[in-house]
Amino acid sequence: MSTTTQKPLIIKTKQEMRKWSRQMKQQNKTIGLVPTMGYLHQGHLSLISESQKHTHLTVVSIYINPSQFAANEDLGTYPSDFEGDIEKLREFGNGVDVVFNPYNLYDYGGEGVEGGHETWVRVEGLEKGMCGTSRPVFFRGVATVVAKLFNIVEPDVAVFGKKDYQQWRVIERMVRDLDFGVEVIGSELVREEDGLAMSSRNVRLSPQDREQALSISRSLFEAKSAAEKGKLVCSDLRRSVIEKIEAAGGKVDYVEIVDQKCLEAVEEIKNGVVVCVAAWFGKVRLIDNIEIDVS
Ligand SMILES: Nc1ncnc2c1ncn2[C@@H]1O[C@H](COP(=O)(O)OP(=O)(O)OP(=O)(O)O)[C@@H](O)[C@H]1O
Ligand SMILES: CC(C)(CO)[C@@H](O)C(=O)[O-]
Ligand code: BAL
Repeated sequence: MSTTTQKPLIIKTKQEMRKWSRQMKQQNKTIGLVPTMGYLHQGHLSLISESQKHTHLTVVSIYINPSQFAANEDLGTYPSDFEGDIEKLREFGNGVDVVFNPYNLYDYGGEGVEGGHETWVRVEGLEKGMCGTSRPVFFRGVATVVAKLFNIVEPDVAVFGKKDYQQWRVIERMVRDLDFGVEVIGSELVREEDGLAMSSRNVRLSPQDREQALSISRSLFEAKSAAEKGKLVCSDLRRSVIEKIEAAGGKVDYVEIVDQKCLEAVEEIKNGVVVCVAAWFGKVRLIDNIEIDVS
């Protein structure tokens, strides 16, 4: 455990993390957890603000979880700037109590990196489709590492961004199905002024790709507006989003219009749906979504 009294306290081991949490609980403090992979931006900071509304203390985890990346994905180029992150958290105010930054959550001593790890959490229905199709080990890795973080930090509340909509729903389901004593909160998606969904990976976009990537949010806003004007047939809305992204030079991974809770595809909008997109601009895969509620 760091000896500095300046917030945030930086904790590097599971043992110290659990010890801190248990000490705080003995003092009747409630704990909120914001899991991240670092390279923090305003979207992450909004999750911290949300956590602070619910608990006395807030822990931010910064850990690039290798098990959610397949071999051909971007683990090796995932952006990282730990010192910059700590600086941002200090500037953000006095609100973050701990940054949990473990070296390797799969090192159990003596068996090599990930060598001994053989237990995985699967959320078998919700992990299918959308990001689960394009990223075959993604939700298995996410559910497992989040379960590990819950067991180590023992939070009362955990906050996830709706930018990663399917991930949020997967975690909610895992918590319900496995009776974790954690309240999961989905926090609103934060955008840049020009509409681009904030994402750590945005830093890897070339200026041209970044400009073209605005087609994602623009096409989503247009789909929402069309639905609100009565255009409720999903195949039409979907086609229009795909065409706009492709016309801008993006490569669509998927565009799906699904029920907000069960994430099953919808043919005609009746209840709450969410239009989910993943698309490539250059070497960067971006995700975004928009909720549509028509009554
Ligand atoms: N723009 C955003 N608005 C709200 N929450 C966000 C936003 N971006 C990320 N988050 C949330 O922050 C948490 C940590 O995400 P992560 O560290 O992977 O950042 P990221 O920006 O999503 O990175 P990536 O480039 O991998 O998409 C997740 O719960 C994620 O949904
Ligand atoms: C939830 C998470 C921190 C698990 O590694 C990650 O998937 C992310 O940053 O969204
Ligand atoms: N926010 C999602 C983390 C990932 O893309 O691996």
